[in-house]
Amino acid sequence: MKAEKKILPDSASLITAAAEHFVATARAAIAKRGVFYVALAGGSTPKGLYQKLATSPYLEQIDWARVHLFFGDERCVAPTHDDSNFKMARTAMIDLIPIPAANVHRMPTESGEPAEVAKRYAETMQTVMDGAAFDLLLLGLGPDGHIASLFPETPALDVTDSLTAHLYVEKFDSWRVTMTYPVINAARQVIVFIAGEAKAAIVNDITTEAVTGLPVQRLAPENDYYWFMDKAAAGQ
Ligand SMILES: O=C1O[C@H](COP(=O)(O)O)[C@@H](O)[C@H](O)[C@H]1O
Repeated sequence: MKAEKKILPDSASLITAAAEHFVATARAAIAKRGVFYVALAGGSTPKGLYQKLATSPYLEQIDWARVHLFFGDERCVAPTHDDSNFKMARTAMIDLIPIPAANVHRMPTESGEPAEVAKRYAETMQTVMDGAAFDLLLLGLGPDGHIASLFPETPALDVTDSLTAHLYVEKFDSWRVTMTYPVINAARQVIVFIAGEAKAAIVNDITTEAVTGLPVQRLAPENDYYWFMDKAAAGQ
């Protein structure tokens, strides 16, 4: 399925559009099913969106007690480490919104080896969601075409029998845990959130198909699929 592209003039309007979209998606899910399951992206790009969601008028429009926050991927560091995706989201948003602590499901990176972290997180997803699909799964896009921590030429790309996978990323000399394609593709809505000039080259390579087979190109969402971009990332 091809993504519907939403291209906003600049970073501020991208963040506003994405925040409005997030709120509308959360409200619709809660109205229909009484709960909003969302998986957050890490890295630096979504930070402005998370900060926005923690402010008026977005903050008050969501019944946060009915929201369950998960993470699409995590770096295998302590939750207080500057590289932690959880720490980024916590400082930008989680500490500032009235969400019950029990509804914040971070990857338990302190609980052991990466394989154990991945296994435990899959168990948490199963226990909390009981097979339901994510209402919204947010992804970033790396300059090498990775999404979540599905990096090019890693075995995690081929994992289809588990909700999560662990992998070693050579270029960062670090271990990661990631949700797998079956989870991502089954989400009711997938958004790839892309901002800034630094992403223009990879976006161009993907849209012109100058390269093929990158992790982002292997996505096959079964439901709604959007790319939210600013003009700088879109190369306009
Ligand atoms: O390593 C990661 O990279 C991607 C993209 O990050 P960005 O800083 O370029 O926005 C991110 O989506 C992922 O969660 C993160 O762990």
